[in-house]
Amino acid sequence: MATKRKYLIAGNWKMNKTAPDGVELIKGILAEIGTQTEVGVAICPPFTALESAAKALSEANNIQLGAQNMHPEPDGAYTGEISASMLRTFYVSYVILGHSERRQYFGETDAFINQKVLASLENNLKPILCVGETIEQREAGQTLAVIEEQVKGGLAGVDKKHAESIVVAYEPVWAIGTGKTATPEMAQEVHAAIRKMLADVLGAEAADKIRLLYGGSMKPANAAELLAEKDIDGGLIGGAALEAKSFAKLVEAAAAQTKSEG
Ligand SMILES: O=C(CO)COP(=O)(O)O
Repeated sequence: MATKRKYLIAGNWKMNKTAPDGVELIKGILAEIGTQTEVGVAICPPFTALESAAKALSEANNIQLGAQNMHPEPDGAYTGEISASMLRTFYVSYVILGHSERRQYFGETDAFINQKVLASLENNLKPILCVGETIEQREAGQTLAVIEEQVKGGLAGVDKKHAESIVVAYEPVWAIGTGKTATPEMAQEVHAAIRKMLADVLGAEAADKIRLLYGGSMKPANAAELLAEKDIDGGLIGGAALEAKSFAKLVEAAAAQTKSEG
């Protein structure tokens, strides 16, 4: 029988929000979502806002904290970098790895991202591994080949016992911050293919437990139809996560979908 996967709505704040602005946003989100726990919710502020975010969330048990990156080594001479154990001291649960902006602007490779994924799991952090094709790759018919390389490269050497801690986010590069969203059918097609790739590497049972998020201009107006797709288990949200009301509406959409699935 297929596993019931809990929806996850994760906000990637990117390079936005100072620490005090982040606290304001968290207060707003908490006021909007109340005590709901049927949907998993995570926010990923910049490193500089993690400590104050952790404090602002200390009384709330329904929003988890995520980071946007980390270095695979435990410590050492890596100027400007942050390790998994440093994140753990701020009660961080998730870490976004291999975001397309890091691949594109900071030259991150699948091999380097793979080291981070392995280090995150060793340190009890849940990796949100991001994959996705550019518009040129899509138009050249390379979408699934590109994603297969990213998924299999990113997860090389990962033990299937970690399945429940692993999240994969499909973020078509052409849909990020552009207002262009993949249609639900396009997204589902890729998500189903990712699930199959995961089954190849980790086995069907593990693949069934892994949450697959869609990211790329997800907003209240298009969330319900995306979340209704069988293999879309939540969203990784950029722009719409920077405002409490719109982020809370995405959580509501996931809650409504959970209810409709009984
Ligand atoms: O990159 C994203 C989340 O990681 C998506 O960003 P937008 O929601 O702003 O398109």
